[in-house]
Amino acid sequence: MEFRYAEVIVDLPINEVDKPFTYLIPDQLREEIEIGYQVKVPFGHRQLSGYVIELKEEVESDSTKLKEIIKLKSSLQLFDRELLRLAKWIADYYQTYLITVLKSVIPSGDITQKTERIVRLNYSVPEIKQELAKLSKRAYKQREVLEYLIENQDQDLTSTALAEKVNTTSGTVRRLYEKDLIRYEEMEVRRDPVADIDFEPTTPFSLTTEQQKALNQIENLREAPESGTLLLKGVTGSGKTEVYLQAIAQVIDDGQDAIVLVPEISLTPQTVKRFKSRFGDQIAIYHSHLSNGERYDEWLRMKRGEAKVVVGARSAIFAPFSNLGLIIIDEEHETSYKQGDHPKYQARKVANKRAELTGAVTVLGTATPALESYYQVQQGNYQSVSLENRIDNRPLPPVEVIDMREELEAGHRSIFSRRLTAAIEDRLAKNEQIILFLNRRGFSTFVLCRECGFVLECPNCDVSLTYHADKTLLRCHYCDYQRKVPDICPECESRYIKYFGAGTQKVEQAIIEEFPTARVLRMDVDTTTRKGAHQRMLDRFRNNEADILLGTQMIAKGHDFPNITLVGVITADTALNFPDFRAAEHTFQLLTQVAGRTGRGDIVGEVVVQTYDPDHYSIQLAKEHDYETFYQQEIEARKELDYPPFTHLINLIIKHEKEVKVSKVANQLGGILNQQIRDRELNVELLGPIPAPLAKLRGKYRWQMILKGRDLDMMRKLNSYSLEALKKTVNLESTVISVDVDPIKML
Ligand SMILES: Nc1ncnc2c1ncn2[C@@H]1O[C@H](COP(=O)(O)OP(=O)(O)OP(=O)(O)O)[C@@H](O)[C@H]1O
Ligand SMILES: [Zn+2]
Ligand SMILES: [Zn+2]
Repeated sequence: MEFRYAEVIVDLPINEVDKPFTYLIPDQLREEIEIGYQVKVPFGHRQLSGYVIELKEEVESDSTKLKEIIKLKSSLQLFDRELLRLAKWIADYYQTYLITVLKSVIPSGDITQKTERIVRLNYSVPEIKQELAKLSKRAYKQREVLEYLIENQDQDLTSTALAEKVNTTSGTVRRLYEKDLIRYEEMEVRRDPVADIDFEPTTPFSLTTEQQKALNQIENLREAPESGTLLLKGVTGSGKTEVYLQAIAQVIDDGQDAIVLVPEISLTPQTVKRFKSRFGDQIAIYHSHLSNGERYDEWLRMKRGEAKVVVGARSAIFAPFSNLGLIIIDEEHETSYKQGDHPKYQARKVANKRAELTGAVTVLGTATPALESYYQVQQGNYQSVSLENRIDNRPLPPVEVIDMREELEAGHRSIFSRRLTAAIEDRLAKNEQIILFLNRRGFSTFVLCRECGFVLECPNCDVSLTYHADKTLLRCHYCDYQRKVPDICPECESRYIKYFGAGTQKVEQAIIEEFPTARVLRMDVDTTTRKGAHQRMLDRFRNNEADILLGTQMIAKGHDFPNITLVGVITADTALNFPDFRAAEHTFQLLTQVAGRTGRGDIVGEVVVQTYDPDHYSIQLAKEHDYETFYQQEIEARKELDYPPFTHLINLIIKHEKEVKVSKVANQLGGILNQQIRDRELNVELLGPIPAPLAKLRGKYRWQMILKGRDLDMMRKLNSYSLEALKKTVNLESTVISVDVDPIKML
């Protein structure tokens, strides 16, 4: 059997080329070429890079017109048939280009292996020893180098490294080369993302009854012939990670591979350590903060079967394993599992699909299941198991809710309520640690004129600029536009222009003023942009170099500090005021996660939540640690309003520099969709078109519309059909229409 033709997806994400093109395989490549190889092909007048997705013996069309593949860009299979099937499913489900998906599946950046020149002895040891005797007395450094090489033949050293070992220069090594006593050898080197961390091997804990039950259930699912999903619902600190570790051990024993997804911000050295300490080099690490080289080398270790388990962020779901047994998604409720850029896939959903294709088992771990996931349990589609108790039966911390309106009424204007102030002072006196949590980075720090109400906004985006006290600058968090804080109001020239709201910097300032002895660490995007800064801060806090850790989302999860006995939530409301039907769910999850940071040591912890909306059920039920009731209330509300999980949404965003163009295209598309829905009596609702809540972003105006319905398949067809029809009625020019299936953010 000989394959003479290859179907290639070219690297050009536009509608017209979103299908495979057939090319002739030149004779000299026929032996080698496979699915998943990257090739260079002629395309019109250009040459493009592309990926082989099928090989054929024959073609139906006139093969004399076909062009030849120019060359292979890599002699390496970047994806196999199974990953290709998964990629096709994603392109289909999320209505995006296959090429865009494939580029997420394969390692990004250059596919180059790093090599180094290693020094080797050029003759056998006895021969070298004879040569040693002939060396002049003055060449004692050369002698030392040779002796070192004889003793340490198992070390792979570059000439610089070797010279360092015997305290000489590489000139000495070069002279040995000139004398033909050594030679150089090119050797692959591995760029190890965690080379600088020491791992003490750990042994498995003997499991608690609850943990054992969870592990057994994973095993039962693995033994079943079909793939399946288990929701592992465990309160914070209940030992979920230990269950993952022991399940993985069994997977490795069975000669299979495992994928562990954790939210990007939980990918700290502590997390990595827990896995590496148990399984050593069998663990690969994979996330976007690695260098291209590190990522590629880790990918290669998986591909070659040297690593059996990957611990990584969202994109690790595409790990190039060929014998997948288990997928674990920790903190499965985290919204960061949904990718913000195209392809806008939800890793949880992709995991289920990949498990289905391979027969693997998916474990979703969390203290606060995503409503969608718990709904699947209720529907009987997922199994579930609970860890109700913390390890050593440590109690969950009591949560006190403070009504900030009462504070104001009592004439108390500090950021910290009287209750929280007293609690902070108490911990400082006892030398115990405190976490203060703020909902969103600088979310409400904007500059407002008290005279005329003018708010300084970004000229490119429809958002207010954020104040950064340490730089006296105002910045846009979307496009990074910057300007100085004005002295007078640009609108009415009043001098009463001031910044408002409580960003992390302002809270830090207040801490310094009200608790002058406290040592504070402020952790937000501004203080952690430099590589490793995030980790250094956590280390300092762990080493008791600070009393208070102040921060945003990034301190909410995954950190295990035994000495924290107080968690203060400065304002719980910011998430509730967000225009999103998941606002209550996110608030509940966030409060539960933050509360889970305390009381993990021997001392009981306490949580103080400040809010202007104390009776809200998400706050009240988080206080009671009552997920079940929260779920019941929230699912009722979703049902009432016909929101997911009862329906699917497709969010369509139309973007262009000119506002008239955007509104015109949006209204046209809306018209076509409505016409279709009416004519074909489709059971789907169209919301909009309207200007998006974020009406301008990076210089582009934005309109949006949302399709809402139960039958996603029908909705996708309706959408594709309407987009095609739109192109026939109006010249889109450079209008961008972005499709988001099952959206998380709807701004
Ligand atoms: N069976 C066990 N016996 C003793 N200690 C255990 C056991 N299982 C876990 N631990 C320890 O208990 C602590 C909490 O466990 P772990 O971090 O796994 O909980 P978790 O549920 O993953 O927590 P979270 O989701 O809040 O981060 C850890 O320090 C862990 O080493
Ligand atoms: Zn901007
Ligand atoms: Zn003004």
